Parts: sequence; structure tokens; C-alpha cells
Amino acid sequence: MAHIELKGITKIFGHHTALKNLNLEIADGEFFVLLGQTGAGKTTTLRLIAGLEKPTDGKVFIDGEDVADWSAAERDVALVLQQYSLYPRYTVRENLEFPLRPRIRRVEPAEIQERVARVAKTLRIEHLLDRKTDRLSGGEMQRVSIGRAIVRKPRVFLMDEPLSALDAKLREALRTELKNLQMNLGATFLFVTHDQIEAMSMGDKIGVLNNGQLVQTGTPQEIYRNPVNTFVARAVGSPPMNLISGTLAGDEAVASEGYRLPLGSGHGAATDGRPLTFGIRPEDLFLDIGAPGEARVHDVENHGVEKIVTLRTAGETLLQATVPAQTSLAIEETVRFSWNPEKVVLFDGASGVSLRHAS
Ligand SMILES: Nc1ncnc2c1ncn2[C@@H]1O[C@H](COP(=O)(O)OP(=O)(O)OP(=O)(O)O)[C@@H](O)[C@H]1O
Repeated sequence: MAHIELKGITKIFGHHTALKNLNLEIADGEFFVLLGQTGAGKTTTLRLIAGLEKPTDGKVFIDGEDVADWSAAERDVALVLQQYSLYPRYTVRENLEFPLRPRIRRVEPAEIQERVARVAKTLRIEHLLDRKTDRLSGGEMQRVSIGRAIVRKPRVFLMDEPLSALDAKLREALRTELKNLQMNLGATFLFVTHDQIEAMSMGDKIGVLNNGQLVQTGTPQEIYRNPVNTFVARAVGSPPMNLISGTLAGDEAVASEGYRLPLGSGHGAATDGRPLTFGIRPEDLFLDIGAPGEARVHDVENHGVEKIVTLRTAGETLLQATVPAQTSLAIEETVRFSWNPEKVVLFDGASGVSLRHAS
């Protein structure tokens, strides 16, 4: 187990700044997910912690110690990648034993056997131990890769999109397994992904990375309910948060759809006429079906337990709402809609920065 801290990390490759003044803290035993689009700087962050890359500026601390002069081996972290790094001509057992070989780490043969057996049981790959790794399915190979990381009991697990090459069903199953594994081992995990569903379902905490900068850190719930800006609002949630333009008029925010939201005092949106953006999650948009209304049903998608309805407002804004699967709706039917005012997040119309949190 380990506590990790990055302080003021900047990483420049040639003329390109991959990370800008990154400050990040991962508690001992925490499952931390770094969420970002391609090129955001996720892999670079992992490589800096693993000791495979040196920061241009800033420091990495593991358990409070500055690890600038520690080699990758001394840092004692395990890196699991999207591509399986297994020896194809070796059996699963040999692949699992490899990191414990006496030449590398002085572990007694009896203990090697015991650790391999325990890891195989945990990952449910006991029946595969004598099979060559080139005869395994993608999911089995990824289990063995994870096994190779676990077997040597590292202080920290760094996982670089380990599930992204797998099909949807397997990804879901391994998500649950990895989360259980982390809880059983009590280990510190830093997991990077571009998949917000993976981040929301696995992370104790999520850090949203954009263009080499950490935009927001919080629990999945905090980030979902109160995104700090419109970038985060759109990056988490499926379908994403509805964003509707509006303006400030006295003590009210007035959306382009005519909807008025009383703000009370201390809303932080000082001047009248200031452009605002309303943020409403699809589950906080209510449809009054059968009532002649101001919006039309533009599209309906079935998702098993729920339907995602796209509405087209009189002002031609497209809004998405989630409704129970049994709700019956016809395309082009008119409906009335309303919002739960307490759940509206208000953003500054120009900068996109959050001004008022949802309750
Ligand atoms: N060795 C390198 N030399 C030059 N540029 C690099 C190097 N490594 C990374 N970069 C650049 O730094 C930026 C961040 O890369 P990084 O691999 O950390 O992103 P990422 O978030 O992991 O993206 P992906 O999801 O595509 O893996 C990218 O623009 C990338 O091209």
C-alpha cells in the first residue's frame, strides 16, 4: 500500500507541454481513476509515477518520500497496459512465476508456488495454468497480465486502459473483478481511462484531465452533480448534461427556452444581461406526456430499463431526458417539459465556469 502525491508536475516533450502544473494526491488504498480524452496526458502521468519518465518540473512523492532518484524497480509499482505483455511461448504458470524468479527477487520456490496458486484462484485462472499464453482469449490474457502484476505484491498498481481492448460484456465483468480485487488487496490503484462509464463505476475518486491539466477531482457523485465547468459537465454522464443558454435578469436566470430560475442572493452572477448556461441532467428533465406542450419528440432510443428521449424545443434546442422503459411516446408528438430547479447547475456563459451548484 502507498500514498502518492504529485506536486506541480510539468512535462514537456520538445515543444509540446503534455502536463501543466499537475497537483494530485492519491490516498493509501484508494481506487483513483484519471479520466481524459486521447492526448490528455494520462499515460505520461503513469510513466512519471512508475519512474519511466522524468518530470520537467515538479516532484513525485511515494509515502512522503521524494522519489526523483529512485529507479523504476525501487519504486515498486506494477504497470498493467492495454496490450498484454506476456511471454507467448510460456505457460500461464511460467508467466506468473517469472516476476518472482530467484534471479530477480529472492523468493523461495515454495513461496513462489503458493503465491502463484493464490493469484490464480483470485483471478479464476487455475484451470489455465498449464496452457501456453498464445492459446488464451483476450479476457484470459488480460487476467494473466493482472496476475503477473499482483503476484509480486507491489506497493501501487498503475493501470493504463487495461480493459479497452476487450468486448463490452467482458469489460463489464472485469470491471467488477478489478474493483473487488483492489478491495481485497487493500492496494492503491491508479487507473486511467477515456471511458467515463468505467471511471464512474470503478473510482473512489476521479480526476478529470484535459489538455495536460487537472480540471476537477472528486467522488463520482460530486463530479456528476457539481461539475466545475461545462467541459466536465459534458465529459461525465451518458447521455451528457443538457446545456441551455440564458441570461441574468435581476434575481432570476432566464433560459432561452423562457424558463425562469429564481437565484436568491449570493448567486455570484453579478451583472444584469450576463450570459449564463443552464446545466440539467437528463434525469432531472420531466416530461408531461399527453399535455400539449412547447416541445416535440425528436427521437426515442430504447436502453432496456429506460428510454432516452430527445426533445426539440420551439427554439430548436435539442434536449435529452431519460424516462422509464414503459413510457409510450411517438416521434413528433408534442410534450410539455419542466425541470427540477434545485438540480440546475448554472455556468458562466462565456468561461463555462460553474456559478451555482445543484443541491
Ligand atoms: N515521448 C514523447 N515524445 C513526444 N510527445 C509525447 C511523448 N509522449 C507523449 N507525448 C505527447 O504528450 C501528450 C500526452 O500523451 P499521453 O500519452 O500522456 O496521453 P494519453 O492521455 O495517455 O492519451 P491516449 O489515451 O491516446 O493514450 C500527447 O500529445 C502525446 O503526443
